[in-house]
Amino acid sequence: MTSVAPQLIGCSPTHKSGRLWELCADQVWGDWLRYSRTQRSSSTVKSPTSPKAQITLPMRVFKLLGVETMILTNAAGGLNQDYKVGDVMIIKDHINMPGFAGSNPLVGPNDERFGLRFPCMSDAYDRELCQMAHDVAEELHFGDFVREGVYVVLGGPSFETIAECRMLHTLGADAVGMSTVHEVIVARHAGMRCFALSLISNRAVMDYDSQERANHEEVLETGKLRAKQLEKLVSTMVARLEHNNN
Ligand SMILES: O=P(O)(O)O[C@@H]1C[C@H](O)[C@@H](CO)O1
Ligand code: HPA
Repeated sequence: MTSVAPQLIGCSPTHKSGRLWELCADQVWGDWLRYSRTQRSSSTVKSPTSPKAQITLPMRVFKLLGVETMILTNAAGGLNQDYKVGDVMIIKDHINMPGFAGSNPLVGPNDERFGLRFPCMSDAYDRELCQMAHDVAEELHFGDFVREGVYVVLGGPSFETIAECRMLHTLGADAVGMSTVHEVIVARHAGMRCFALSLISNRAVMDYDSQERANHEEVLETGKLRAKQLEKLVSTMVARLEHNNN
């Protein structure tokens, strides 16, 4: 069984692991519903079928499949004024903005089989994997566009206002996006190592005189421009992890 998630991401019923994936998903989801029914002694217990519990279900399936290391990627708007479109940011930490308002994928009955009720997040992003990414980036001569910083997640799907971007930057975030953090929280809860990259697909608009407007077309366009290099960076890391595991 492989210990690295990207090889499993996207597996479908036609993929050779697809049936295994389906069985694990059925097991996690079925167990989760049964378990939560036994816990639902009062109406104050939250539904386990919250959108965040649903979108992070694959993390638990990966765990059951034997995955030990998660590698995640996303597109994000650059808040750090030194960042350029096309930069790749190694995520060293995150700010879970929806979490401030009580929206966390672990809300609801805790499934003890996966992890603790109150998991630590001060070590969410594995330092060794961050260092490996820097080393690999240097070797591939990607050093001039690879950065390291803090990712803040918002709910989306609307992009941020200028005032919001200014506030997020003041709070210590280097890049803003709409994903990844929920998956990392569930993966860390289950004890998996996490590593994540943000492609800075656009600059967050911070200035009222700016003519720039965040738009999804630019996000997709930047993704295409960096796709090959990102693939090389991640695949080299995966090969190194597998080599280290043997
Ligand atoms: O990689 P993700 O899904 O975080 O990409 C961001 C968030 C939205 O899906 C999209 C907005 O353009 O890009
Ligand atoms: N804001 C939020 N999410 C994003 C952005 C952004 O500017 N770019 C890509 N995903």
